[in-house]
Amino acid sequence: GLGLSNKKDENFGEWYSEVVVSGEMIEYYDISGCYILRPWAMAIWEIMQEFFDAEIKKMKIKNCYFPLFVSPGVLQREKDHIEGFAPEVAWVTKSGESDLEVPIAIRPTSETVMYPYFSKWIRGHRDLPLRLNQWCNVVRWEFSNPTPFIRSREFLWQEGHTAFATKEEADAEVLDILELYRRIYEEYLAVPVIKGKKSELEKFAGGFYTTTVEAFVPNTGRGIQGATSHCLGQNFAKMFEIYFENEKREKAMVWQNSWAYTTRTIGVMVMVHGDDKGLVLPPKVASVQVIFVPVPYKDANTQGIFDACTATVNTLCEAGIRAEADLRDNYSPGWKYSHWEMKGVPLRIEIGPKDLANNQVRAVRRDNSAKKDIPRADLVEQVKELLANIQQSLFDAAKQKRDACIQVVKTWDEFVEALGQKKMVLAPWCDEEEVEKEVKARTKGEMGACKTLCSPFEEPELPEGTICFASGKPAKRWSYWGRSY
Ligand SMILES: O=C1CCCN[C@@H]1CCCn1cnc2ccccc2c1=O
Repeated sequence: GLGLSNKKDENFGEWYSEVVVSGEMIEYYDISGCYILRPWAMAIWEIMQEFFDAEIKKMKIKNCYFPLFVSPGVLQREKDHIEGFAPEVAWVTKSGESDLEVPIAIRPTSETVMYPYFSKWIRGHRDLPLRLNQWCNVVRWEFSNPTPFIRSREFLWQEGHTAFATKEEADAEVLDILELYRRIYEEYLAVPVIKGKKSELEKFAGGFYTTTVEAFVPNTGRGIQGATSHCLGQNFAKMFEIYFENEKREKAMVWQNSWAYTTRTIGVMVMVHGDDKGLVLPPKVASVQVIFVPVPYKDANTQGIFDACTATVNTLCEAGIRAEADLRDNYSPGWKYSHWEMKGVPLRIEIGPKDLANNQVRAVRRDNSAKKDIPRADLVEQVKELLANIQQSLFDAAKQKRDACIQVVKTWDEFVEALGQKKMVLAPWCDEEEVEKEVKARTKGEMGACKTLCSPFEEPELPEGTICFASGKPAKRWSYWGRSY
């Protein structure tokens, strides 16, 4: 097919919608906010899932599956935290022609589904820690502009729900999981993230505190919450009466966490790495890491070229590299080059008559188009090295670009100027919610309001006497601010 008709740096929104479709990740669906995840996207989800699932199993966390449907009584049990979310809850009201006696909610998240059973299953301290996870879909009937992967009415996620006897155990797990989320982004998707804590205003209202990995999209100058790991404190234990008899034989409430990452991760990766030729997939999450394209020439030994492609693909596959050959005879090599570039395959290998004669192949990187002739004898090692190099350079380039979008400010004027330049702003803050609300109100503009993204765990020195950029009061901590998704 033809190339993209939108350029990333000219109209980003249209570019994004086009590239996820042309790259065969997404097919639009006839219900707004719902998207078809095609195999090219599903394979990325599965690679991340394989990593994360293995890691949580090492932590003795067990997978389970709770029903999709939530009875209204249970959902309302948690009125304070869902009051803000209520409009997003989708309800089943009929079956066939007849109305249901009582409407049933579709899970937007599973706290209220699971915790009545946590209460039933947890009796004594020997029942703790209880650590469950489920891989499932959730539905949130959002109305703001739907975007493939980034904001959809149904999405895939994992949700972890754990209960401990002590706060210390819960605090530790929150950070263990957050580190896994950082690894998903930085080691698999090659996307740099900032670990931090959400403000009281931005945290999960039903919880105690929220930690997050924040990503950033330079093209739009918007931050995006990459994944969250909440400590729920004893809030839900109180609400759902989840008690246990501790070692002093006292009745105590459990300490709980909940944590999730979603298919939004794929959208962030596309936004960060994609270019005007299409998707750019980091090798670690590419279902096809190397695509072989035969370049037959007139009467030159076409069969020999095809056989060489097949043989080298097998050699690479045996070495654990995800390689395929595109031997279709109804497409030209040139068509195949742009097709696989559109799909973001990290490495293309061409074999033409000359390559065949010299017992070599020509490798072409997707990230920087660099070409390299490789003797077939060294293929496995050189391809492994190339893929590792592509992975690292994608991360390095994204980090450099993200760091260039961070502006440290001390005053309101500097803050507003940096926002106008689509930056993510690091500013000293008095940590007062009223001030945070005021900044939101004062920055409401066509680009959308600016909010706190997180207070970074790694923060610069805050010299004595530093004042808050917005209120002039004594600053208590640094915080990242920005427009966000
Ligand atoms: O993030 C997580 C991690 C996984 C488990 N759930 C927590 C918190 C979810 C917060 N939330 C988010 N949207 C909602 C939408 C409708 C009803 C309830 C909710 C809701 O509770």
